Amino acid sequence: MSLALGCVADDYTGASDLANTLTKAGLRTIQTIGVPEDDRALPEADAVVVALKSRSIPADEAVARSREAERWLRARGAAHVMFKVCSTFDSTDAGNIGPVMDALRAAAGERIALVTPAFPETGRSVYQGNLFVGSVPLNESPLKDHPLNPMRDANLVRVLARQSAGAVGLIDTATVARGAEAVAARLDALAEEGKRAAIADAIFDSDLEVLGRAIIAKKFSVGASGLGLGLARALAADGRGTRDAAGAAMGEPVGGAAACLAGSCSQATLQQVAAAEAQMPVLRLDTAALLAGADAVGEALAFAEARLTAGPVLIASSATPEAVRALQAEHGVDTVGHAIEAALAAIAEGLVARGVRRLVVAGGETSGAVVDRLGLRAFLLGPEIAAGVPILRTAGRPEPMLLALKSGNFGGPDFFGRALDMMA
Ligand SMILES: Nc1ncnc2c1ncn2[C@@H]1O[C@H](COP(=O)(O)OP(=O)(O)O)[C@@H](O)[C@H]1O
Ligand SMILES: O=C(O)[C@H](O)C(=O)COP(=O)(O)O
Repeated sequence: MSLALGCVADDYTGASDLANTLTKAGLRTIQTIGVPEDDRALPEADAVVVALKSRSIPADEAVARSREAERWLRARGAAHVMFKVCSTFDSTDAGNIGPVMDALRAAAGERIALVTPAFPETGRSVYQGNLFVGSVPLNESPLKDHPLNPMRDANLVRVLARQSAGAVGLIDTATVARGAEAVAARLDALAEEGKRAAIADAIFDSDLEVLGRAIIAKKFSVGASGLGLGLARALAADGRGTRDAAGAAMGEPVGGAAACLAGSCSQATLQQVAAAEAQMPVLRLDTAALLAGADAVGEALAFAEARLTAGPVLIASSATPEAVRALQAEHGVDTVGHAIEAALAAIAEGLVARGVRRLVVAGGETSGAVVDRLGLRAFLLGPEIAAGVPILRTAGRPEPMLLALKSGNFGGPDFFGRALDMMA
C-alpha cells in the first residue's frame, strides 16, 4: 500500500464525512476504525482515514492515539497527513485540536501548520479567521448549545491559540485570492515570525483548491472535509487517484432488518427525528429514567423487537438544549454523555442480535460508541446520502452491514427516510 494521502480523524462521523469527500474527488478511500494491526489486510487505496474517538477524551490520550495513527499512515507511504477536525471546530479550551496539532506538526518536522475547518458544501466558511455556520458566526449558531463542547467564540485564531502551545496567525482571504504561491509565502513568513499555526480563510471550494495546492508538498495540515477536497484535487492534478472511485464499494445488498439510532442533540437531528415520526415507529428514550437506573436498553429492545419485522424503527435520546442542560445540571456533563452513549451502543448490539444489518446513527460521539460496541474495524465507501454523509459497507465482517454515520448537523429533515431508501 503506497498512500497518496493519510488522514487522522477525531471522530467517526467526521471520518466518514472526509472519506466521502476524498472518494468523490477521485481517491479510492478506506475508513479504518482505530489503527489497524500491522498484519491487517486492507484493499488497495489512495487514501486512508483513520477514525479515532478522540475529540472529547483527555488531551494526552488524544495525542498518543493520533501519533500512533500518524506513524501507521507514514509507514504506508503517506507523505502528507491531514488531521481531520470538525467543520464547526468542536473542541474546548483544553483541546483537543491544539494539543494534537502541536504534536503531529512537530512529528512531521514542519515549522507551521495550515488550519481551516471551512466546508462550503455544508455552509462552513472562514473570513478574517472567523468561522461562520451559514450566515451566522459560530457563537450565534446552534453549536453554542452543543452538549459536550459548546462553541462560544467564532474567532478561530483566538480559539486555537487558547488550545495550542504555539502562536497562531492568519492567512486572510486577500492572500488566498492571490493564489497558492502567495499562501505558501504567507505561511513561510508567519513561520519566520514564530507562529506555529495559521488559520486560513476560505469561503468557496476554489479557495480550498488554492490552499490544497499551496500545502500538498508539505507533510501536515489540519482541516475539515473542505481542506480534504483541496488536497485531493491537488493530488488529482498531479495524476494521483482513481477516476471511478465514487460509490464503487456497495456490492450486493446486505438484506436484514433496518434501524436508526439518534444520540445527537443538534438542531438538524431534532428536526430529522420529528420528521421520522411520520415515516416509522419512533421511541424517545426517557433519559432521566435512564440516568436514574431504569432499564432503558431493555425497554428499547422490546419496542424494536415488536416492530422490526414490519419495518425500520428509530430510537432517539435527542433532546432540546434546555432538556440537555437540565439533565447535565443534575448528573454532570460527562456522566450524562457517557451513560447515554453506552445505552445507545448497547441498544445497537441488541438490534444486530435481532437481525439488523442496516443501521443509521446520528451523532459523532454516538457513532463512536456504537461502532466500537459492534466491533467494526473498517468501512468501504458507498454513495452519498446527503452532503458529508456516505453509505458505509463494513469490510472484514463475516456478515456485511451497511451503516450511515451522520454528523449531528448534517442532512435535511428527510434524512432518515432517505438513508433507509438508499440502503435497501
Ligand atoms: N437527552 C440528552 N441529554 C443530554 N445529553 C445527551 C442526550 N442525548 C444525547 N446526549 C449526549 O450528547 C452528546 C451528543 O454528541 P454527538 O453524538 O457527537 O452528537 P453531535 O454529532 O451532534 O455532536 C453525546 O455525548 C450524547 O450521549
Ligand atoms: O462537521 C464535520 O466536519 C464532521 O462531519 C464532524 O466532525 C461532525 O462531528 P459531529 O460530532 O458528528 O457533529
